[in-house]
Formats: sequence, structure tokens, C-alpha cells
Amino acid sequence: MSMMFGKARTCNIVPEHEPAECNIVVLGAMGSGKSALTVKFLTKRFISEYDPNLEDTYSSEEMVDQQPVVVKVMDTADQDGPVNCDRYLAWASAFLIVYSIDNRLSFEVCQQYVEAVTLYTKGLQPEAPIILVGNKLDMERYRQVNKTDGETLATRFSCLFFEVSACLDFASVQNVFYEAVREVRREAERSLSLRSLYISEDKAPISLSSATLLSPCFKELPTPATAKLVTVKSSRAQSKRRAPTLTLLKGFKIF
Ligand SMILES: Nc1nc2c(ncn2[C@@H]2O[C@H](COP(=O)(O)OP(=O)(O)OP(=O)(O)O)[C@@H](O)[C@H]2O)c(=O)[nH]1
Repeated sequence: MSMMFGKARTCNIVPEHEPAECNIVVLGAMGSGKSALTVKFLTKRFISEYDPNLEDTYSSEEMVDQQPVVVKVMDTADQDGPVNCDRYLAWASAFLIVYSIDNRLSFEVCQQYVEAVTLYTKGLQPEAPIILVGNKLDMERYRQVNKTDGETLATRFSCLFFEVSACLDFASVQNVFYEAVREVRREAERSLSLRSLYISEDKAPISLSSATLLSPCFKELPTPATAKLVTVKSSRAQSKRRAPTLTLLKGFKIF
């Protein structure tokens, strides 16, 4: 396990005038709704069918709490749970780990992801936060995973927890991704405070903002053979939805 997560991370400083980047990796069992959540966040639309083997990375310019941020989302397509994770572990600023509330097995796979990712991120500065997501809230009548199960797991691993539905309101899904950005910012602040403890009083104070530190340690782009990078500007996506939607959804059918 430790070998699996042994990749070293580079640490580049982002110039202050560039918008910070936040790399979010979406993990979870097959069919838990990773792609549906990703596409909902990027386009406000629910996609009910797509190629399950596609692993894509998308990019969207967002304003989170009045601060610009380039949110990059890697929608993974692992078939066997948390194995061969190197391609995203070093890249990630944050992890969304998704299960489906109507599928107990997906919750168990989700736990494996939480454990594996925690093992990797423990002790890193800044740590990459994990957000636990129970998806398919609209399937309440088929629920197999109690809300308290999700809460307990989240408490055990000190992560945020949300239950949402990719086919219901956009705001709840957007909030999950925005909370990931906020968590990354908080972690950057915390890391900055820790670093400043080591600066001696007679040296000039460091001038890095938390935005500068938002993703400096996670700048490497993954190189999976199947990954594509598609940029969606949220303002365009909202006002001229057609063009970005066509670009984004090469692998998806829209109904
Ligand atoms: N009812 C309901 N169905 C959903 C929701 N999210 C996803 N689905 C459906 O669940 C199925 C799987 O969703 P995906 O988004 O493809 O799941 P995934 O985790 O990306 O799956 P893999 O790519 O195979 O790993 C699809 O048929 C979706 O339409 C949801 O919130 N509610």
C-alpha cells in the first residue's frame, strides 16, 4: 500500500496575479454517480448515460466567495476500487469520494477509498481534504445506507459529508464542489500559519496569500492515456450553453 502511494510531489509557487487552481478528483465505486455529479456541476444538467470507461479532466473558471479559482475536476473510472492511484494522488488538491445511498456495496468501496486516500495524505502540507458524498438522494425509498453511516464515516476521518442528488437541484451539487475549494483554502491558510512559525523574527515576513498557496503542491497534470482536458468557462456555460456543452459532452448522451 505504501508503495502505491509513494509518488513525490513538486512544489511550485503560483504568481499572485494568476487565479489559483484547485484540482478535485472524484472517486467512488462504478455507478455511484461520479460522472453525473461532475457534469451537473459543470453544465447544470443531469446526464443519464455515458461511456463508463472515459476518464476525463475538466476545467472551469469559478468564483467561490468572491475569489476566482480555476476548478479542475478529474472524473475517474476505476474499475477495481483504490488501485493504481498514482495518476491522481499527487495531482489532487481535494478528493470527492462518492457512494450511492441506494447501494451498500458502493458505501463499502467508498470506505476503502477514504482509508487509502487518508493513508496517502496524512502528514502532507498542505493536506488534501476529503469530502464524502452520498449521491442519489432522490432514491430515498431504496436507501441502503443510513445518513448516520455516512456521518459516522465522515467523523471518523474528519471530513465533510453531504448527501445530494445529481438529478435534483444544481445548488446542492455546486455547493459540494465549492466546499471542496473552501476546504483547500482553509488547509492552505493552516499550512501557511504553520510555515510562518518557522520564520525567524528578523527576516522579512512572507507575502504569500492563501490563494497563492491554493494548489502549489498539486500542479502536476496526470498523464493517463485516456485523460482529456476540456475547458469550460462557467460564464459561457451559463450564457451560451451550447458551445461548451457540445465540447464537454463528447462521451455523453443528453436526454
Ligand atoms: N436516480 C439517480 N440516478 C443517478 C444519479 N446520479 C447518477 N445516476 C445514474 O446512475 C448511473 C451511474 O451514474 P454515473 O454518473 O455514470 O456513475 P459513475 O460513478 O460515473 O460510474 P462509472 O463511470 O461506471 O464509474 C447512471 O445511470 C446515472 O444516470 C442520481 O443522483 N440519481
